[in-house]
Amino acid sequence: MGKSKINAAFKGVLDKGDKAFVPYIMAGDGGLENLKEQILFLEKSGATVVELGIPFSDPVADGPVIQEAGLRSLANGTTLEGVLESLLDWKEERQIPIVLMTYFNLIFSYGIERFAKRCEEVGVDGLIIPDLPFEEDEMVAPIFSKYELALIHLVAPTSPRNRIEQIAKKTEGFLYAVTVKGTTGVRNEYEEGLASYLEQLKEYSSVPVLAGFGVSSPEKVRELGEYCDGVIVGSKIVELLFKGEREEITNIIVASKKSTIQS
Ligand SMILES: O=P(O)(O)OC[C@@H](O)[C@@H](O)c1c[nH]c2ccccc12
Repeated sequence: MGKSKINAAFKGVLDKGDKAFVPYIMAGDGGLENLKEQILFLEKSGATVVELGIPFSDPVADGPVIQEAGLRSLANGTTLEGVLESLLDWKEERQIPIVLMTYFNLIFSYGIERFAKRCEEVGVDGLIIPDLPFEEDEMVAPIFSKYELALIHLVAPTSPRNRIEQIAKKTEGFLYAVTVKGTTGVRNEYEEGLASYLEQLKEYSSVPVLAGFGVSSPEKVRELGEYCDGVIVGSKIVELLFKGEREEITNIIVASKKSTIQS
């Protein structure tokens, strides 16, 4: 359970020569009663870990598609406790590890220790807290560690090198490598810089390095997978799930598998 469940899931995929695939979804978008079916669909389609967003009124780090999904979810009445309860209800029916993506405020008002304990109980395996500064991580790290929860950190290409190195050494479960969306005209240069950035991260990190932000097609999934251990796809998955375009979701996930790369 927890950290070791995440590590085992990545090992299983990477040992086969496949790349990891982590879809992000917003809990309660489409109604909390459908969360189980949505996650089991992703598990069946070949996702390695699910990153589950908790809707929040002030989502500073979310892009527009995810913000809208958050608003829909809040309008459906989704609460943190409601999501945790749902996860507990069908805990035995899933194999796939769950990483919650939530803002620190929610954890703080829940009570850090009470939250960590509840996460372990309902079968949450790790956490991403985008607004928790790396320097403050000692506030939660020892408590999360007590409950076997992985604390996953993010790095950006703009972070100073020594900071990148520190974060890469400390992250658990995986390292979330934020890539920047390529802009027209500078695509070549951007790709070159990105490759060496990701390869550098692989040297620092003892856990898998996954690239996220702006990945939305099977082609991009394959391309990025060449430089790291897999990808995280958020906005595109949220959009396709909302529209009911399940087949396209499967196509994106399948692109992370070795058999589809060879052709
Ligand atoms: O949506 P994208 O471009 O595919 O990127 C994933 C990202 O949205 C997801 O991981 C995420 C949702 N909210 C966040 C807040 C901070 C960092 C990352 C996230």
